[in-house]
Amino acid sequence: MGRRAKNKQGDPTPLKDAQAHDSTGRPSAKKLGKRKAEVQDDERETLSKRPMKKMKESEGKQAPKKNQVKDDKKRTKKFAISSVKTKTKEPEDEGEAGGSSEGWEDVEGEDLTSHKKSLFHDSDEEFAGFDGDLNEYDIEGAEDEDDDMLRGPIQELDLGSEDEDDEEELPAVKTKGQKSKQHERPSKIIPTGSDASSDEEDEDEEAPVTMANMEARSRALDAAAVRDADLDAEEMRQAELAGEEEDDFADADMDADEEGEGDEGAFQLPTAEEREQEKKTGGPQVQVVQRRMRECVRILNNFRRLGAKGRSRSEYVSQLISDIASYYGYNDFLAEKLFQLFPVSEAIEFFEANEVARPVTIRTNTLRTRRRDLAQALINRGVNLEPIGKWTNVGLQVFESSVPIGATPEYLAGHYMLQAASSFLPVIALGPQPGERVLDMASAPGGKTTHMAALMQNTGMVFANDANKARTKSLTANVHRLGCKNVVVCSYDGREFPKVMGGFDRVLLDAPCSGTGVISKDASVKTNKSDRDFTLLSHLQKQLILCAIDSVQPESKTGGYLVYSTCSVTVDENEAVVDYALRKRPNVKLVETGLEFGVPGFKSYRGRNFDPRVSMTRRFYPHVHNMDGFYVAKFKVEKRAKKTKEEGDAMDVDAGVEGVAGKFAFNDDEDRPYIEESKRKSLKAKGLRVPPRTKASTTTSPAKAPAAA
Ligand SMILES: C[S@@+](CC[C@H](N)C(=O)[O-])C[C@H]1O[C@@H](n2cnc3c(N)ncnc32)[C@H](O)[C@@H]1O
Repeated sequence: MGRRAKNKQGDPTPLKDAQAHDSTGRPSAKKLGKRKAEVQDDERETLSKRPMKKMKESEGKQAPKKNQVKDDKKRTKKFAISSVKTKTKEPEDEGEAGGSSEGWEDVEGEDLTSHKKSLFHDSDEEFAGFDGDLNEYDIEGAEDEDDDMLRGPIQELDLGSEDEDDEEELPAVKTKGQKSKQHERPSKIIPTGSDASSDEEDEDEEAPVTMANMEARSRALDAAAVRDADLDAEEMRQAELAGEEEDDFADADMDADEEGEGDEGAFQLPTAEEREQEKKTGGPQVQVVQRRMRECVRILNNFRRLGAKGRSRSEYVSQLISDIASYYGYNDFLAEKLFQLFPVSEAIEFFEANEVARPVTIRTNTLRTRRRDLAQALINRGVNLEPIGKWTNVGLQVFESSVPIGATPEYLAGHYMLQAASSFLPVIALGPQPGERVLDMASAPGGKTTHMAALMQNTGMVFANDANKARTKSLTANVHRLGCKNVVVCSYDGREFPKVMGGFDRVLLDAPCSGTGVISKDASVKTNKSDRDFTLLSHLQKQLILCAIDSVQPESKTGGYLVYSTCSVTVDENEAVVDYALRKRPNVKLVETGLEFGVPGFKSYRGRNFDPRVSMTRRFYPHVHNMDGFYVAKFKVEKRAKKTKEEGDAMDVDAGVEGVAGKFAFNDDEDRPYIEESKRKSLKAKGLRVPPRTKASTTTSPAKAPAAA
């Protein structure tokens, strides 16, 4: 049985598009105004065609789910809304957690092995023993408590069972299936080539991708992406000229259209009593919910004009959130939390995007092969793939495969890692250099560790830490499979750094998080997250980020950077954590991530104002970038100013840090004899001639040298 990717990743929004967002990080009203009608069309089309997603439990029916890939390329690029595909899980993203098969559909309909587990269960479970009365929204109060927590002992963590972990990290093993069909390839993802619209280009698109034509097609797609961008800019300009008035007329037209629709009659928002009654009877038919969502979106987009007399905006919002929760299967709390991140229409796009699997992507392991050689080898095996886009020179998107992509000889030989495109981003932002000492503070199963090892060309040292010992097994396995020789695996609570070891040139903190960016991979997030989870997660993230900052060597000649990332879209886990770090550590500043796309972080959110530099951080969304929801912030750590004794003492307790980095910092001279001795041992073990000891190694033999960290 063959497997075919269900969708293609859309072009990442270039920064200039992202800047169409206003100062709060939201898309500007103008842009949305333009998009609104399209989105509503899409919504209307989707919602009306869409089979039931969530049936009333009381009826016990199974909703039929069908993938609708839209042909309209323009629309696909601009947040196509398609309905759910029945999901069969298997590992997909080793970078995050072993992954799932949700980028795939069965070509011949054979059932597949499922490996279903939340990427973040381990990190979520760990909070079971974590008690406190924190109120994230009372930031000042929370801060004090954060400090208390930082002074406290390292918490005992329950990070999940080994069995579960093993299952999670297993590469996908599939049954063999039908040959890949180039012409069945779904529409394009990141700019690589085939969005061109001329007949000639369309014809070319039909042709199989070969090594010979890959580059040419890639160029053609880049050109098409530029054309699309121009088109978008022109559309936006036109929209601006047309202004709000036109929108109002469009809405009025739609009103007329819709009010004439069928025999349903004019829409009336249920009263509080009617909603109560509905709840008692198990909720309305899915068609009723669909229509109500459509109507609420339409009215909220032009409330002044369309809102019913005597009914408030918040009544419509409350009805819409409740319907979103029931329609997409979220708990009310999370539906509201996610809804609040976006303007109304965009929120629907976000929820829709969470119903569609993200593209399947792999990262070439440049320690073992080159991307073109890997592509050729996989093409020869019947894998249909293309480079992801020009922002990465190691990524490939797999559209279709007649072989299990997690069990090819190339996979087993470590030529690639199954890894979500979003997972490349923090490593690109961190930019580890050959010869550096790098800490990956929460690293299992090692997608980012192995990426860093490759960028460092197997030189220097990557300390790959993860608090969950069971997860370090898969980390170690990946490190070996990919031939990373500069990686040391360890298992500490990240909050023990830099006591364990400090003085790193660069640190990556890919923090444990709620996983609200990867709901399409792990639908359990929809129902298993509560307010308390977010409070506790945010708290842990704040503790970890301070320890990560303090583990960086500010005087590093080549680095001195920290990247903080999560695969979550909530503000509590992202901007709030970064803002906290900026306030607690005056010696750090935010710097540009260097990523070409992504939406700026929120400078303010629901009455909370963050450091304005937080807009230098980047958000990535499934409905905008066709990637997992992700967040990346990059800091430069500078030397701390001299402190008074009291300040110094406070800092020492704060994170158990000050002075520790210096005390345990690396010292090249000190390390040299150890390195030489280890090289001698390795040569001896291989039966090769061992060179005589140098002066440096004899004068300070490892046995005599003071222990480094
Ligand atoms: C998002 S995942 C990391 C994914 C990894 N960076 C990769 O690319 O493969 C978060 C990890 O944090 C680990 N973790 C949770 N709490 C931790 C803590 N206090 N210290 C260190 N690691 C922790 C979890 O076990 C989990 O493996």
